[in-house]
Amino acid sequence: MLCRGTSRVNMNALVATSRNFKQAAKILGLDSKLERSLLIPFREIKVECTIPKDDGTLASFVGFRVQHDNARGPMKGGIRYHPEVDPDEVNALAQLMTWKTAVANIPYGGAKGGIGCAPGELSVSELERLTRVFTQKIHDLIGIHTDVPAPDMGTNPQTMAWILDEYSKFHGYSPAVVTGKPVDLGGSLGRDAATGRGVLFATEALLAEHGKNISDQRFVIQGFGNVGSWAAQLISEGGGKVVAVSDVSGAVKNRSGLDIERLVKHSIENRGIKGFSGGDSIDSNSLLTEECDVLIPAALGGVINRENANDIRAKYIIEAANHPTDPEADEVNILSKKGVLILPDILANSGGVTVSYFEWVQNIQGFMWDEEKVNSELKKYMVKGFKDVKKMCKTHNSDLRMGAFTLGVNRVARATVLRGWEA
Ligand SMILES: NC(=O)C1=CN([C@@H]2O[C@H](COP(=O)(O)OP(=O)(O)OC[C@H]3O[C@@H](n4cnc5c(N)ncnc54)[C@H](OP(=O)(O)O)[C@@H]3O)[C@@H](O)[C@H]2O)C=CC1
Ligand SMILES: O=C(O)CCC(=O)C(=O)O
Repeated sequence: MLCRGTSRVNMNALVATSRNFKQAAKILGLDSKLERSLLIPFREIKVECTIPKDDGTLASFVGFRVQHDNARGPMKGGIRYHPEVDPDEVNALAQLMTWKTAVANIPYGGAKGGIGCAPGELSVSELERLTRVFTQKIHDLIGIHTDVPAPDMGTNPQTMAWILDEYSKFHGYSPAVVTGKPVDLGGSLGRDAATGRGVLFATEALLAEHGKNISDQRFVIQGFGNVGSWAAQLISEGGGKVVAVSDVSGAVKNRSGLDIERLVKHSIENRGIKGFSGGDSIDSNSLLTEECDVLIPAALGGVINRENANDIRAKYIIEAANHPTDPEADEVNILSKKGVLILPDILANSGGVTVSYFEWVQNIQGFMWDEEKVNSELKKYMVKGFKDVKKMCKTHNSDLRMGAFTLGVNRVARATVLRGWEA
């Protein structure tokens, strides 16, 4: 059950996610048949993707798409390219998408995909061939009203453009089949920053409850990709002090606050934050236990676990990544005893899929919103999601994670029963 990475000791992602679901089902008093039907995925797809490498040799990769639930609408979720992609993890991430879209109250179910590969070690043309082969294998199973992919770790708008183009060869031009596309192909203004912006709005809502503001807090952020770098930029623009950041290349710290604009520029030019002169280089493994007010994990799952939970010095953890906190860190009360408040992933990072929904709506309407509308609608959804979760916490006397899980699971359970699928 335990996975050991370089510095991780954490539970299998599927066991961890299902455990949170089962706790929510118990609180809600769901009957066992309904509970079982909500837990088992609708469909699990595993495909082999063989491509010619640039040097003419063949390379094979395994790709997955798990379609978890469609009671509330088409299944929705990103596609991850990462060496650690495995079926249980994709399954867990798909399940999280089902609860997340329900917490956000957008008309979707949940799905997730992934290919076990190291995108940084493939050329752009190899990545394009891999994406096109993967799309050829799954094109019959995705679609505007069935399953709509989007970017996740290791993928980006260009990946979505290749999927859109390959899918369109089989089904005709269909921009709404993926979201997170380049704006030139019908992508939404504001989608690129949306997950980070949603993290900002959710953090503001939590801090406001405690009489605090972004501008009086010190932040530590793990991961400086799409989500982490946008969260850092927006927090910094809002007057917050980002005191430490990491990515795969290394970690950097400056107690007076990092110059995030310069760090973004450095990271683009140098393909990572390593070597940034505006702070001191620190050990990446110690980043999560740096002293700060708000810790934002924005990279991999399971990074806060029973080994390091005791050493966490933040007051708030905002889960920008999916399942960054292992249940053993959370449940054995290591963090709650220390008074650390955790804003769970299915609420904190729901800004990305919310703007994906706006993108899908714009594509279907054939009408483009301006960025101000996208951002103000996103704020409404994030604030409403936070209020709805708090209401569930009050009803069931639970923490924020169970507030979010009971909210999401209850909405999906209601849709399932209304459709007569519970038997
Ligand atoms: N993109 C989205 O819209 C959404 C993403 N998420 C979640 O947010 C997280 C980040 O996704 P996203 O930003 O899109 O992914 P990206 O691929 O854009 O960025 C991932 C970042 O994490 C870094 N990273 C990877 N491993 C480690 C590690 N061991 N220690 C420190 N940093 C590490 C990467 O470093 P490097 O670049 O050096 O490899 C990179 O900076 C994921 O958990 C994802 O599921 C959730 C909701 C929506
Ligand atoms: O934008 C989307 O559809 C999905 C984003 C995603 O994969 C996630 O929220 O984890």
